Amino acid sequence: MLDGRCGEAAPLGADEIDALLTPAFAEVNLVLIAVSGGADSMALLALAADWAATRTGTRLSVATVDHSLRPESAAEARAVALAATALGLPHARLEAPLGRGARVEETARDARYAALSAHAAAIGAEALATAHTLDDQAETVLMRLAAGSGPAGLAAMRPKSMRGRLVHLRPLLGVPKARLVATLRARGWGWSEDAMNADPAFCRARLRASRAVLADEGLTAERLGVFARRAARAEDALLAVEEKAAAAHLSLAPNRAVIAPEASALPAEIRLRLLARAVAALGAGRVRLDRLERLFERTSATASGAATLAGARVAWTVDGRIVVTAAPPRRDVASEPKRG
Ligand SMILES: Nc1ncnc2c1ncn2[C@@H]1O[C@H](COP(=O)(O)OP(=O)(O)OP(=O)(O)O)[C@@H](O)[C@H]1O
Repeated sequence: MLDGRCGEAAPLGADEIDALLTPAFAEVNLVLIAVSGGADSMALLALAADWAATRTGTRLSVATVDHSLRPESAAEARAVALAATALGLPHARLEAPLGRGARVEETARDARYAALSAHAAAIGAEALATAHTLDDQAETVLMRLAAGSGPAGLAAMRPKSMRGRLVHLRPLLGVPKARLVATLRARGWGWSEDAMNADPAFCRARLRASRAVLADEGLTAERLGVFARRAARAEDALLAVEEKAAAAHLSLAPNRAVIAPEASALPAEIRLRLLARAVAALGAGRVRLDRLERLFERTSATASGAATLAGARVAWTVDGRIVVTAAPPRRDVASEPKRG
């Protein structure tokens, strides 16, 4: 809860639930609901089960990923299984054990989505639903700002996106967490609290702890959510222009990408995106925006030159043509045979 107003929140009403879930779920035959056992996803489970009970055509299945990171995790998965069974829904506990180490949040997230995607494919679910809330969205915007993201990152999470062939639905993205907690309380449902959510070792938890200060300065979850929606609208428009520009001016072959000289007339943001596409296609690493921008400045400021970025070699010529190829792999000095 970025603005921490849990006490005043009202439970979600039937009309609100319908307005949230019908657009998300109505066209899907089988939705896999990801439930950790925390308040947000237990609320999603309760709301989705209510919604599905009055519908024909959409079936639900439930899964909990157990990372075995905390001693309580198996019991939490069992509690979700009990709740799902009481609602008449199938439940799976998916094991994705991890050790605590550097970047544990990211590693756990990757492992979680891999396990959920594999399970969705196994049961024939076309969509995965997670219980991300408005508070999660607000924290994501702040984290992306801090990381120096561009428009795509600042658009944060989308209510509907793709994970390979699986549709990822986030029907509660506009709902404050406080309302989900109030909804569970009104039903007398319990939930588990993950101590890692308050662990100051994690950026998200530190931001959460600063929520009252941020809200006092006008950075409420609502405002950050509106900002993300506006950024998403702008990003979608930019992406449409980028696609058109790529079709006209970017030729991609397996070993070479060429940005045609005519692209020089395009706005800088679009040229930058074409360069990002070319580097991503031929390179071997993550294209960092700040590095891409520095290289882009050089291609614009100097008549010709060459540089390496994210595993790709970028060469530009005076006529405005940019040619991107895969950079030769760096020789690993340590693995060179010793000369005798
Ligand atoms: N262990 C889990 N098992 C099943 N679902 C989970 C689990 N952990 C999280 N989820 C799902 O993902 C949602 C978001 O959880 P959380 O905010 O902890 O994720 P995150 O690590 O920030 O990842 P994301 O990139 O998806 O935001 C939860 O509401 C729930 O639907």
